[in-house]
Order: sequence, then structure tokens, then C-alpha cells
Amino acid sequence: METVIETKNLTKSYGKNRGIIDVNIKVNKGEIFGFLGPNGAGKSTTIRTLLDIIRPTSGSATIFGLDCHKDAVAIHWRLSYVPGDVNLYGNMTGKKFLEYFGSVRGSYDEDEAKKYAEKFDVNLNRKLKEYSKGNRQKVALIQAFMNDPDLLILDEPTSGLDPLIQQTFLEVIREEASNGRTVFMSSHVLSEVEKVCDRVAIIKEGKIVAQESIGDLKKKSGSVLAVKFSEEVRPESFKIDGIAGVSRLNGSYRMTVTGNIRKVLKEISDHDVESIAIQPMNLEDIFMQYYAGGK
Ligand SMILES: Nc1ncnc2c1ncn2[C@@H]1O[C@H](COP(=O)(O)OP(=O)(O)OP(=O)(O)O)[C@@H](O)[C@H]1O
Repeated sequence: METVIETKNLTKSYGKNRGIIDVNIKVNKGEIFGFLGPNGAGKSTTIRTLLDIIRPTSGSATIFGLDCHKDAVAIHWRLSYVPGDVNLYGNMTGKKFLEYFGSVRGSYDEDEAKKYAEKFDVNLNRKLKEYSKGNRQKVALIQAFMNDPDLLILDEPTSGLDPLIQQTFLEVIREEASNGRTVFMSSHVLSEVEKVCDRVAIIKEGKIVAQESIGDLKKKSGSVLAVKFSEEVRPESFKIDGIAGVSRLNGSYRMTVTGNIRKVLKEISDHDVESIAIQPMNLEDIFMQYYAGGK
């Protein structure tokens, strides 16, 4: 399998501030790769290092087998990047903007621009400064898709898009990936990651804490147990090895069980139970374990 992005012990420290520490990620050709983590975890720092906007303190990063710093120009010809906060202002219309950037890259296909503008429902005859945040985002995405890149690096691409357009965006990146393009996207929207990504890496406090296919992540992840007692039960009863999270709502307990479920069931059976249900974790539960829990 061809590797498109690879980092080896990529580290960036901002003086005393932690940036990223020993980040090792590998993204294969044609994959839609989700890059997830709470605020301040290190997603943008990783992306900026890949794009040679900032230099790593140590470690290395390659894209298409080329060095992200030394070969930045060659790499940038083959990728499109959309930042999280798209800053497009000025009197240029959306169409002129796309024409301009298309010509810088060597070609501009008006039919392509129209096709994407229709999909994303944006009027390209308006001036950049008049666009709403969401419409600016759409123009930036159109520009990225139009470049016909081998790799798309998208920092929170759907923030600012309404749910209908988010859906369209997901369809478009699936199409892009099926045409052999690779997509690396950071996101906070777990449901979209579950829908569209083949693999994910989760970064927490600057370190990669998981890197798996969505399927494998689900297989490893345990169950969610919902139980309602007909007597008062103290939350401390569930301080048991193998229970990752316990929440209580209106007398019902919901807990994430990653260890041996027998211990938990034994504890439960010491009390009067009104109802009990066990189901596999959904991706949101899994992410929350990594985000908030001790993993
Ligand atoms: N220019 C900088 N100077 C000092 N510290 C920085 C700088 N940029 C980022 N950091 C620190 O590096 C860490 C990672 O930040 P980064 O912006 O990469 O996180 P993120 O995962 O993209 O967060 P978010 O989801 O909020 O965008 C944070 O602790 C942040 O405070």
C-alpha cells in the first residue's frame, strides 16, 4: 500500500508550551483519514508542520515520500489545504477568486467551478467580502477540490456549513477518495468521522493515543451498560476495574465497560434492578473515553 503522509516522532515545542510530542502517523493512498482530539490537543500544530508553515523541533515528516520542509514546493503542487478559519475578503467575486487561483495552478475549468458551486449551493458572482462564514468556507472548499489534488488537507472542513451542505461535502470527499485522492481531515464532529473516515488518529495533550480503522476501534471498545435500580445505589459502588465511565440520570446508571463484565454484573446483582440493557459502544462513546478518560 502506498504511503502518502508519514511522520516519525514529530515533535514541536513552543518554548515551555507543549505543542506535539513524538507524533507517528501514517496515511495511505486513497484513504479518508480523520484527525481528532480535544481543543489544544495539537491538530493544527501537526497540520502546520506537515505544510512547512512551522518547523518541527525534532522528528520528520514526509508527504508523497518527500521531505515536508526540503521538498515543500514540490509537495504543495500536489495538495490542497483548507484552513479552519477561511480568511477570504476583498472585492473579488468568488468566480474571479477561483479563476485567479486556478490560473496560478496552471488551469481553470469553468464547468468544474459551476458543478461544485451548484453542489454546495453558493453564488459565485458575489464579492468575497459579502460572503457569510459558511459561504467563504464553500468557496475555499471548491478551490481545493478544483485543483485536482492528490491530497486534500482539511482543518475542520465542515465547521460553518449547514447540515445539508455538510452532507453534500461528505458525499464529495467520498467521491474524491474513490478517484484515488487521499483526504486528511481534522474534525470535532464525531458522527461525520464515523460516516466517512476509513481510519482515525486521536491526539490528546500532544500525543497520539490511538490510530486505528473505525472498525477496529469499535471491536476493541467494549459495551455500554444501562441499568435502573429500584433502590438507592451509591455511584461509589461502581468504582470497579474495567468501568471507564459512570453517569447517573434520574436513578438510571450508564456505564462504559471495557474490562471483565462479570465483576460489574456481580455488583449489580447485589441490588434490586428494575431494568438492564447492554449494547456495543457507539463511536461517540469510544471517542469520549479517549478525550475525557485516562486512556
Ligand atoms: N504559536 C504558539 N505559541 C505557543 N503555544 C502554541 C502556539 N500554537 C499552539 N500552541 C500550543 O500548542 C498546543 C496545541 O495547539 P493546537 O493549536 O495545535 O491544538 P488543536 O488541536 O488544533 O486545537 P483546536 O481544536 O482548539 O484548534 C496547545 O497547548 C497550544 O496552546
